[in-house]
Amino acid sequence: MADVNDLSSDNAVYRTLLESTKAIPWKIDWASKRFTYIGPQIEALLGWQPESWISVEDWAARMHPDDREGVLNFCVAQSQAGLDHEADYRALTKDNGHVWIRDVVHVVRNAEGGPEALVGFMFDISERKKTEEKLLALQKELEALSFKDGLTNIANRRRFNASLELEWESARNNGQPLSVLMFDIDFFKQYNDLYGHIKGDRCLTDIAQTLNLALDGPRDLVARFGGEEFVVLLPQADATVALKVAQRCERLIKKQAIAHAQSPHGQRLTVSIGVGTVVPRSHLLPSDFIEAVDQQLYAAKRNGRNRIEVAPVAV
Ligand SMILES: Nc1nc2c(ncn2[C@@H]2O[C@H](COP(=O)(O)OP(=O)(O)OP(=O)(O)O)[C@@H](O)[C@H]2O)c(=O)[nH]1
Repeated sequence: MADVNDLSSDNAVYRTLLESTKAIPWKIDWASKRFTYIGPQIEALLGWQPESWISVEDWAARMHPDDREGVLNFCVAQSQAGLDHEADYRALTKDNGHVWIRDVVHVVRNAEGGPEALVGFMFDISERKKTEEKLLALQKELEALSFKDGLTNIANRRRFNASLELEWESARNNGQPLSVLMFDIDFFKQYNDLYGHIKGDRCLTDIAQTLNLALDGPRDLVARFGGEEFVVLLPQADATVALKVAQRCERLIKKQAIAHAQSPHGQRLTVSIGVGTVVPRSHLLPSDFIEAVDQQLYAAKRNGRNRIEVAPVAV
């Protein structure tokens, strides 16, 4: 049976071990900044022959320009401080591609404690990076989806609430007004009963798109508030602007002329609209303001539907 201590005197075994791993071993002399060794596996991974790795300049030159400065500064600083470290970067391949590498570096110190040599292993982490990138993209997609209404593709109520919070803050800091329009489709239960849910769904999508088209402010937002209710956020809009936008929305929906045989308003689909404008002060809560606009929407319903009701400006 082999004595493990034999290894200490067997350089050939060490070399075989080092050169049969997937990780690529290397060694750099600190004083001259030259490679004294690099595993032959480097050629299979990057295409550059082992003999072509002469100094740290070759290492830096074969690094993606976007990674170069940061990685170089970090590795030099860590090495000078005598600290083991690792760095991820894109190593350039001979055929103009790149491979993500994790370089794990050990600093060999001299008797005075300063760096004498650097030894390390380069690991190919391309697969891991690909998975990370996929996960990141997926996470972004999920984030976007969690703010979107699944049926109409416009913003959902969560997104509206988040935007309202931000715009409220901004309006309060700048002493500016902010307006909200709330929409509810009239007699939509009858619409569904008469034409079926699929047509009902299509109708909701059409109305969402029409409202979207009616907005022209860069920060204006239309969201589905729930069932057949929509809400429009108009940052920096005063009461005059808010009423104008509400009337434009109403006009565009009328122009769409969606048939609704049971509607008393010309047998066309109509909406009721509540409008509110606020100049936020410290004691006012966004939820109270939304409640006030909602009251106007109910007033529009009570007063016969197919109409706009406007709340007094809240301050
Ligand atoms: N097709 C479809 N219908 C929906 C959806 N969400 C809510 N509704 C319907 O919207 C209708 C709302 O009914 P009500 O709250 O009675 O309102 P309404 O019939 O419009 O009456 P008024 O608002 O008073 O004019 C219900 O029939 C719901 O089923 C949806 O995603 N798709």
